[in-house]
Amino acid sequence: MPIDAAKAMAADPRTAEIGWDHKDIQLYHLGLGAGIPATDPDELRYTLESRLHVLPSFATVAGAGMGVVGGLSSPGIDVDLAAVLHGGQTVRVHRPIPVKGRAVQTSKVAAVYDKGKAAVLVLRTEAADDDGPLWTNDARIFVRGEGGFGGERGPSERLALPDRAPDRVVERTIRKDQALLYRLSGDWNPLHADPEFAELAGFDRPILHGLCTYGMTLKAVADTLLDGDVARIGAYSTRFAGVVFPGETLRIRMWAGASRVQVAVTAAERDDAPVLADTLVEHF
Ligand SMILES: CCCCCCC[C@@H](O)CC(=O)SCCNC(=O)CCNC(=O)[C@H](O)C(C)(C)COP(=O)(O)OP(=O)(O)OC[C@H]1O[C@@H](n2cnc3c(N)ncnc32)[C@H](O)[C@@H]1OP(=O)(O)O
Repeated sequence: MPIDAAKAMAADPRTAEIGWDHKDIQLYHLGLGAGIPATDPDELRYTLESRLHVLPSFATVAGAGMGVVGGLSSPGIDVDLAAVLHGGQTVRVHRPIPVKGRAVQTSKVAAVYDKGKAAVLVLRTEAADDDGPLWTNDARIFVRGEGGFGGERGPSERLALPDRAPDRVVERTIRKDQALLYRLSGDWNPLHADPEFAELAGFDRPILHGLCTYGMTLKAVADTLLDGDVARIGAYSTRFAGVVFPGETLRIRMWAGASRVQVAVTAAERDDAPVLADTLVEHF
């Protein structure tokens, strides 16, 4: 059986020592389209080592040695990569991520849900260094065709959008080669680069990494509503509601609250087809 929920959740957590420095941060930020225009002081905080600040979503790729896709290989889980889509992501940072660091990262399957036509795996990753906890991540992985094993259906809440016009709307163009750059931060899934694999997965061309859209959107929120002060971000959660193709434009709508920003992202050229839903940035 490809998914054995009890075995997956009973498995010992996987632990790895991870490390990163300014080059990993810069590469990650460039993969999100940072640095345009290259000399803009507001962009230099993402690109220049002497001024570097770390977007909290870096927590999703830190220690890429563990492999984002490798996170799927756990006892009780044997799924076809072509059936896998990233369903949702939450990152909670317990303090700002340092530009250079070492940490112990622990990952486990926290839940397995049976959605009938699909299974949803929740992979939880926690990282800590000598000063204590750094971040807690939940990746929700949607595995098409793997439901029906008799498990719990799990949550299905949706976050309704505020009943008013957004406070800010910005657009971000995705470079045609953006997935090729983004994957160098550690998610080597061929779905984002190899046309033949993309076709096998049911798409007529490679799609963008969900976590690339996720990081681009967080950067847009930080730059638009938080004065670019990424240290003010405490948590960030989304559901990947629809695919995005490199070369498209993200339309990012933001509703500001006292300590949170609600966000909705659509693909501008495809009649605002939903891309990110149930999206919340919690901040100080
Ligand atoms: C360690 C980290 C490992 C990371 C591994 C990932 C590797 C990456 O390289 C892979 C990627 O980046 S893939 C790119 C990003 N993801 C996407 O583009 C997916 C976009 N979303 C879709 O296509 C559909 O929403 C789709 C297909 C997801 C769902 O659409 P439908 O089939 O129409 O579903 P629907 O009928 O609306 O709902 C059925 C039940 O499933 C639940 N559900 C829906 N969308 C979900 C989602 N995104 N995440 C989790 N659960 C979801 C629904 O709630 C419903 O269940 P219930 O009836 O109980 O409410």
